Amino acid sequence: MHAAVIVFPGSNCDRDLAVALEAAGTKVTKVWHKDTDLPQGVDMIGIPGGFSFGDYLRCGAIAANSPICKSVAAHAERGGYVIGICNGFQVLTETGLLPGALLRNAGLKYICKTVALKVETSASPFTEGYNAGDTINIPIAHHDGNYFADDETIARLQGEDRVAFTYEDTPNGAKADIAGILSSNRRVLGMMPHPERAADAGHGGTDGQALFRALAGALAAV
Ligand SMILES: NC(=O)CC[C@H](N)C(=O)O
Repeated sequence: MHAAVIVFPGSNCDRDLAVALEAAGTKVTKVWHKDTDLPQGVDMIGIPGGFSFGDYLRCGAIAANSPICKSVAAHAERGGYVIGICNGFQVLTETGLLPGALLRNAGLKYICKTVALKVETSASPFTEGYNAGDTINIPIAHHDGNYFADDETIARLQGEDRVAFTYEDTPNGAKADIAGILSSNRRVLGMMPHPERAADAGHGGTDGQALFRALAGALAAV
């Protein structure tokens, strides 16, 4: 089990993501955005939260055009695992690896608090440690977390069981309360909340731990 965590100028959750993955038993190598190749033997890629390139242009838009993102796309196309958290989710929509866009929060404010999420599906390598219908408490910290896609795309995501998490009380205006979605092969997850900030008792909550453990289990089985 070997994960690459991509680091952009302005990433601020790369270490937290690496620590959460390592605690679940995954080897982690950090990879600078200017690199073009992933380390040998990487099974999964983590795109961390933060403020890549200062959120200029649109959150994640400049990062999505970094040299390493061609390798991220090739890895996903080969059926590799990818998790994008918060700014990482924004990067995944900007690269087109996940559908939709993250717009400015409905209230135009940066929101930093712990929110209740509903686990919509346990049928993915990221969510199989939960039961569908579970409520988990996970922190959010973003100003552009308002998920948007056209009605047809939302219906397709719902019809294909690709909504991973919804907000129980949507803080940002996200369409259909969507907090996280899966790719059609279920191996790419993008989510705005930060499970790596709820992965150790010292964080004040451990509801994110099951995600990293399930992922490590799925990688061990590859
Ligand atoms: N915590 C994050 O990754 C924040 C993402 C992005 N900078 C936003 O504020 O929306």
